[in-house]
Amino acid sequence: KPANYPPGRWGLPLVGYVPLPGPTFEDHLRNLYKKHGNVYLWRMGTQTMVFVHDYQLLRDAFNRMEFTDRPNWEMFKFNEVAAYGVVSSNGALWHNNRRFSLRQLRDLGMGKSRLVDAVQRQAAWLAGVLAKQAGRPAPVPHALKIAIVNVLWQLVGGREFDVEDPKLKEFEDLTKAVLDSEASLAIQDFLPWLRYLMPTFLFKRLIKQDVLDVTKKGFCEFFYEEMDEHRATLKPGPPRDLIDGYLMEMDNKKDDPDTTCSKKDLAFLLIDLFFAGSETTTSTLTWLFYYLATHPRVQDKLQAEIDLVLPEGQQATLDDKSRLPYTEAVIHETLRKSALVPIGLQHVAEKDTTVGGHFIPKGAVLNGAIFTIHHDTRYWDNPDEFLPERWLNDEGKFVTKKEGFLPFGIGKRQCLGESLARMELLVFTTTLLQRLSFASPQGKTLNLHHDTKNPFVHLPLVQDILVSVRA
Ligand code: HEM
Repeated sequence: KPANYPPGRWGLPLVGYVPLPGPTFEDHLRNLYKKHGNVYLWRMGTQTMVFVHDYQLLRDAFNRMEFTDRPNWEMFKFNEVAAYGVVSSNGALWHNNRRFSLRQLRDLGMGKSRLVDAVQRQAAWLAGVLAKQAGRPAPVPHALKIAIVNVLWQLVGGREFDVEDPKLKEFEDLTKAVLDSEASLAIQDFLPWLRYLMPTFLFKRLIKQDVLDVTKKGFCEFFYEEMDEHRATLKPGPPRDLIDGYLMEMDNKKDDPDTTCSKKDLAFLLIDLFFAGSETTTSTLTWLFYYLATHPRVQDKLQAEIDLVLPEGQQATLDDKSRLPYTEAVIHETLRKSALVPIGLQHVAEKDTTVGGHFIPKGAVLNGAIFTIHHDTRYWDNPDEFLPERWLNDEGKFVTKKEGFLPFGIGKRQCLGESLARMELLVFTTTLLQRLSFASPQGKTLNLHHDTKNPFVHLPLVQDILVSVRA
């Protein structure tokens, strides 16, 4: 390891440091922090991964232009020459798409909008589905994912699918196939030399290139069809949804030589919004159900507040937030404890620079140790406990605690769907808890460990939960 690099694990050439099986990924990060402090390095394959384990240092770094780009990884580019869309793109394309998406989310989600209506409608529908499984231990139904996907469909395409619609099934199959093959692309990014050791056809099979090419094409065609339908019914005036907005922007800029708009870019932007916005919100809600099921007193208190503020089945809007401090506390505590995206998304150092006095070489990949920060006694008392009260002051008012809390990341690439996610969490939590309660099946305790198969997203384990309809 070059002497001026941050301390940490360098390991062997080409393969980097391969940990022994046993400790979880987070245990490794905690041990590295204990040994080396706030900034440490872990070489994975050929990638120099640097972890920042301090809230202030991370905020300062991720607010700097030199850490704004994503790494030039195939996994992020979907094997394109350069990434489209917003999650993985860089430069002007990223900047334009981020600004555009934030504006659309603001305009389409403001006040009593179609988007808020859709969230309320989907939450009410889900409550009905859950009520049907009352009294019978069963996993959280797939309907939760459908409800969240439908909210995104309302945002981007101004429509929601019926649960039986074959198009929904086609869409879900494509999503799953892209996710599966995308993970295999990581092999190229971390062990790129493998391609020189094996015949090309074998390497392509290893990285599932053919599967990715087919599903990518399928996905783009699915969205091209949607774009054509929008184009055929596009009218002047305010856009109906995000696709309309993009098509209008494309028309406005058609003579601009610097335009970054294209149909292909819009297709990838849509893929990004569905990927970034569905599993995250679905899993956060699942964690919330699990925490409530294991903390009945918290659930009682939450329901008492909801009943008082939203009587007779009235559904919440963002305007009710200030009158629901305990609900806010439960949602924040769920986001803190679950730390769903435990090391966030990766940022690359555009040039040689420093973080917290440590030299960071150009090309190093910076990660925020979100999970470990969320469970660090420097920021939280009894961090492993689920304690919504930590978010309330002596008068029972909700207090936003910023230091040590970053479930949506931080800085220039902070989650752009945060406002939508927060609105969904509020409306789904209140609508469901108004009607239903969650509990562990009799004689069982829910397992609150995450599924360790995926170290990059802390998915809750699939297990039975008991739903009951409130009297
Ligand atoms: C509870 C739900 C959610 C969580 C915990 C979450 C978390 C995150 C995190 C940690 C990042 C990485 C930030 C970084 O690069 O440093 C991110 C990025 C992103 N999220 Fe979310 N997210 C959630 C919901 C959503 C929703 C609903 C949408 C879409 C409507 C969305 C769209 C995005 C996009 C597009 C990015 C990339 C931003 C960029 O690269 O500029 N997220 N999110």
